[in-house]
Amino acid sequence: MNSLGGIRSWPANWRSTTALMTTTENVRKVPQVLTVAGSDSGAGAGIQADLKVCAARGVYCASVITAVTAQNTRGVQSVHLLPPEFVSEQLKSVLSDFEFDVVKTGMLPSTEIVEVLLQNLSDFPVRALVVDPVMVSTSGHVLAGSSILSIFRERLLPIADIITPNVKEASALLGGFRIETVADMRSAAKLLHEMGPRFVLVKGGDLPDSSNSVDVYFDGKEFHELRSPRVATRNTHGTGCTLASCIAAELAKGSSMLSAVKVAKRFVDNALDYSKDIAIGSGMQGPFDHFFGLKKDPQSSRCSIFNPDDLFLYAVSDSRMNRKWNRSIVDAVKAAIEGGATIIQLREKEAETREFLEEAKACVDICRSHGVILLINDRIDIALACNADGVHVGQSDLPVDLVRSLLGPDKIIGVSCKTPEQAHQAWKDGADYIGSGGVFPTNTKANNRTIGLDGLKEVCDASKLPVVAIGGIGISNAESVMQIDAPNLKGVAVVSALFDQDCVLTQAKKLHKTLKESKREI
Ligand SMILES: Cc1ncc(COP(=O)(O)OP(=O)(O)O)c(N)n1
Ligand SMILES: Cc1nc(C(=O)O)sc1CCOP(=O)(O)O
Ligand SMILES: [Mg+2]
Repeated sequence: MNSLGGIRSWPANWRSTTALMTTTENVRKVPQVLTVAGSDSGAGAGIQADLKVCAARGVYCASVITAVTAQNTRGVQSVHLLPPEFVSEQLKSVLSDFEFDVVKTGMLPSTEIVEVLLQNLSDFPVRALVVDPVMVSTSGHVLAGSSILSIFRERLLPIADIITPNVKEASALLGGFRIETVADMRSAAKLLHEMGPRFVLVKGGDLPDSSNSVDVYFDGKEFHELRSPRVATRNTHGTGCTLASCIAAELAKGSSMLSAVKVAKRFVDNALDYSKDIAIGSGMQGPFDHFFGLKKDPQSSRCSIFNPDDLFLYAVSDSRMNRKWNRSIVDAVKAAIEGGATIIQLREKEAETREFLEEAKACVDICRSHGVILLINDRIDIALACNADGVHVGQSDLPVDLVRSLLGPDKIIGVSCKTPEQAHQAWKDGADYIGSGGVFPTNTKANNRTIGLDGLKEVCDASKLPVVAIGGIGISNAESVMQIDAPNLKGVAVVSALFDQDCVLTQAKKLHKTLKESKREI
């Protein structure tokens, strides 16, 4: 395992298929996942969801079917198990031919089917195993009875790289352990980890928290609580399969485990949000659209992939400060992310272009491996050259509509606004978010007009876009900013509070804690 929780190294008998690498014969290899799961005739979950997720994430997915369900948006009408021998035939067929990076399991409905899976995984080792211990459908139908629990506990979980139970499944695996709070989820994750998987993700979507869905991730040492706002929709059929398959797809592309989990969670949130109003089928649990990334947002003719919650702790790097404290941009960015920064902007006003490009490329790699967005300040050329996630521009930089046409629909664009009129224009021009300030006086940006908390509130009220506050913000005043009454104010952007400091990591952790506490109080 690498220090970022990377997936395990290749076994000696593994024929390496490095993702997207070109071999000596000039053949392009693509990352490959094998899903071993049940078919859902309604195509919202199971094998069909797994295939769609992998396609949406640019990963090839083969499928071994364990059972065929007659299922629609109203529920599961009937289940037909495939004979274990035939499941084994399918496994042998694909495992002996393809070079899978990751195997993901879903519905494993009988002990005999788990047995043949284990035998085939021992005959054909793969790099990583993602186990979604599917037991009950969203509609309440039992898909794998309690008879499979002991083989799961004793033989499948110990070889899994990650398991992704929901609270009911975690409870069943732990013999009826009560899970009613996030603290219980942590205890469950720890107990499940003791059964052998290298990582555990307990999904809390079923817990009765009104505004957030919280998943608990445990790597054997540290817990991470991954929160996202609940999406009000009935189109939730297949979320579990989608999350686990997306983790598998990201691992196949080379991500670390935590990064794969974060990307997968964001993918599910975005898919749910994009599909909240679609109507497919007449039942209570509709499917959602895995290909939202291909669809255009009619407002701005671009893809809706930006998650405004990423603005929570926005770290803006500064070359002068890094030089003063004798640290590289790369080290500064690493420390900020480790301390909890949720988005990074490289603001390098003096760097030489070539040098800046090299540093930006290194930062893109770091941010990608942690599932954190990286934007470039002002420099569209650098953003394009290093394939950053987007840019931040001000009122005297290139206009947003031109930046959009240069960067295309998928990149994130932030724009600085001090007035309601600028905020309105930013929305019309296709920006994703607004940076508004200076909320307080700052020494970081010369001749910057201070708009105060009142000015910030005016911009927020006028803005249809999410807003991040900037200017003179630090641990001592972040709470006062977050407490202005503006639901679209998503976080604070800071420069000196993180980077003009002896220890970026410590300051980032402190500021993150302050922001979390102030959010709880709202
Ligand atoms: C998040 C965020 N908000 C505002 C700014 C300021 O951008 P701009 O007005 O273009 O000023 P410079 O940063 O280029 O000096 C920002 N960078 N980030
Ligand atoms: C880069 C920038 N833009 C601002 C704006 O008002 O748009 S204020 C600012 C500097 C923010 O630095 P610090 O966190 O050190 O005060
Ligand atoms: Mg600028």
